[in-house]
Amino acid sequence: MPNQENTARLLPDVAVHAQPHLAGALDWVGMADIQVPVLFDAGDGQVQRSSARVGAFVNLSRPDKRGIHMSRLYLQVEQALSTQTLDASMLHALLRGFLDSHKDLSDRACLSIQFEHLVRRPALKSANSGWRAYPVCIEASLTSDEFLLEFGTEVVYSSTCPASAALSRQLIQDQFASDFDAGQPLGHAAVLAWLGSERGIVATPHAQRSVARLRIRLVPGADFHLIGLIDRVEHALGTPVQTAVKREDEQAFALANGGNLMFCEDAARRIQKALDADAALGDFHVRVEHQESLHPHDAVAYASKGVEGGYGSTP
Ligand SMILES: Nc1nc2c(ncn2[C@@H]2O[C@H](COP(=O)(O)OP(=O)(O)OP(=O)(O)O)[C@@H](O)[C@H]2O)c(=O)[nH]1
Repeated sequence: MPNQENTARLLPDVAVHAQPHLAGALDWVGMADIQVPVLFDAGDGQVQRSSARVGAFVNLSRPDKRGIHMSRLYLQVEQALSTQTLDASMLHALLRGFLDSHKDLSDRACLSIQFEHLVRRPALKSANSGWRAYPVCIEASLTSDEFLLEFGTEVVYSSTCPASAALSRQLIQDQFASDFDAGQPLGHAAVLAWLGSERGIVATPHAQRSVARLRIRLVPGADFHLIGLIDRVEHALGTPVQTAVKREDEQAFALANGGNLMFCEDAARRIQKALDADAALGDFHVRVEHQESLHPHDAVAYASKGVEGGYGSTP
């Protein structure tokens, strides 16, 4: 039976007192997939609580020390993330706390936080609305006094192939030429009826669900404005996926697709243009993926801000 004396005895701490079997400095040690709630203001002034997965790491610069203090990292993550709204200064302070609790062991700390942020989106035409869950990945690191803050998200949209649209138009012209004799006068009602029939659209261009994966490096002092950023990207593309859709919304979406024919290169350039003007973005990286319905493979384009030594210089 445990007694007072047993429970109060000194517990061995092999991480600190035992020598490692093999000596060596380690790049990163810590915990992945810590389960914790986070509070996030995506820039609309409303703080949302989400379930997150967190990675918390420090380096182990001392080859002769067995291990780091995992519980110290865990407790700081738990305390900070479940009580404070995520922002640049609290993440900086949290990483500083990692290093302060690992004096003599570590001089680098990093943190990754993954969760989904729900946003209510209105339908294109009808009075309905529905939810979009945008994935968010925040990564922060502290090395000496250099604090780096990055975040990533994804925008899903529809892309209609401009080449396929041109080829379809040609077939529609061919059908028109075959159905209407060039020598005969054209009747308005007959043409209108033809346009409303399936013969008036004998070929349709292929379209695909497409994904833009965004990675953003913030300039020092800048904070997340997730919704503003996503809104700009969706507006630049013109065809973000819809939630609640009645027929009037579907028709508006068809019109938006017809007005925004896009190769993956076009989509990447549109996003590049939309982000280039934002001074809060030290760098950005975009991977555009058109999940082709013509091919079994995807069409992919990458774009970045093009800063010296930035994302663009790595494959
Ligand atoms: N360093 C390390 N700890 C691990 C690992 N896996 C589990 N742990 C456990 O994490 C537990 C808590 O770690 P510590 O932070 O050292 O706990 P503690 O010694 O009670 O706390 P401090 O006195 O603040 O150091 C330890 O009992 C370890 O067994 C591992 O791979 N490495």
